[in-house]
Amino acid sequence: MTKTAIVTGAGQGIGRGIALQLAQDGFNIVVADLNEKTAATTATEIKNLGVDSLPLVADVSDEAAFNQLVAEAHEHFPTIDVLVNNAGIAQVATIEETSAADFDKIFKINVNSIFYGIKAVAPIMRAQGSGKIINAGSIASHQGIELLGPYSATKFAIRGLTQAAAQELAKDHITVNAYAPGIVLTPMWDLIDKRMSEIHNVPIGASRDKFIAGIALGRGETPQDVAGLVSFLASEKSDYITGQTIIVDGGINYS
Ligand SMILES: NC(=O)C1=CN([C@@H]2O[C@H](COP(=O)(O)OP(=O)(O)OC[C@H]3O[C@@H](n4cnc5c(N)ncnc54)[C@H](O)[C@@H]3O)[C@@H](O)[C@H]2O)C=CC1
Ligand SMILES: CC(=O)C(C)=O
Repeated sequence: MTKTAIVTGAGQGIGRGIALQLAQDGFNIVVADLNEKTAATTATEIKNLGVDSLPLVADVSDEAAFNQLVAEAHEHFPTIDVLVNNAGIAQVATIEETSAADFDKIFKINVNSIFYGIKAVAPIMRAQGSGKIINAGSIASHQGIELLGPYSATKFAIRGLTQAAAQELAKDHITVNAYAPGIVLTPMWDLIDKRMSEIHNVPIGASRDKFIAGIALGRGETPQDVAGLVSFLASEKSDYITGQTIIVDGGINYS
């Protein structure tokens, strides 16, 4: 039977790259995003690869909306084999300049969504006897980054949630892991670069290029680079791996 993966934030960027890769791996894909248009476009691209795809509009920071997303996905497809909790946002500011409202907002989108997602799919995966939950970490799950303080805090939290969920769900044959990319050239990094350039008063592109200069492999990361790792984590080849937040960053030198 064809397996099904839900990928959140799959309308663009890393989520879209993961959705297309998992479709190539033979999964049916639920494309979840806030943006109806981009979700529909990704779903059409996936159908052209010969598997089924269901685009669903959902705000994953809302528990009821996440539950509804999973219920609709499970009505359409008989199993939910993989959940990729990919949707997230970045904010670029010093901690002192970040408002309490913005701090709450980034936690709701980046962390609460993963908590809701785990809770929504765990009973389904338990009843099936297996499942894989794969969360979006970051190099900022391992190293706090200047001007990305609240963002780094969310990504550390995701690492902790991933470890604890892996311990709790192992007996149900559900693995929980995370991918930790570096500098992925998506619309998110366009926003980070623009804000950092304004703060440091340097030309657009200069902040991004400074980060890329620290990458051993000598280039910025692509969504496909991330999708290769997620493809492995979604496959049986990773069955003995759980609780890990695996760095895929081209070899960034932090020193
Ligand atoms: N771009 C990068 O360098 C890195 C990104 N990441 C993480 O990877 C994930 C994806 O990042 P990118 O593709 O770069 O971001 P992006 O901003 O290019 O795309 C994010 C997608 O998520 C969707 N989204 C945002 N909030 C949502 C919500 N509340 N409900 C549903 N969908 C929502 C957006 O509509 C968009 O389609 C994020 O969790 C990010 O933190 C991690 C490390 C590096
Ligand atoms: C967006 C992000 O996670 C980084 C590290 O740039």
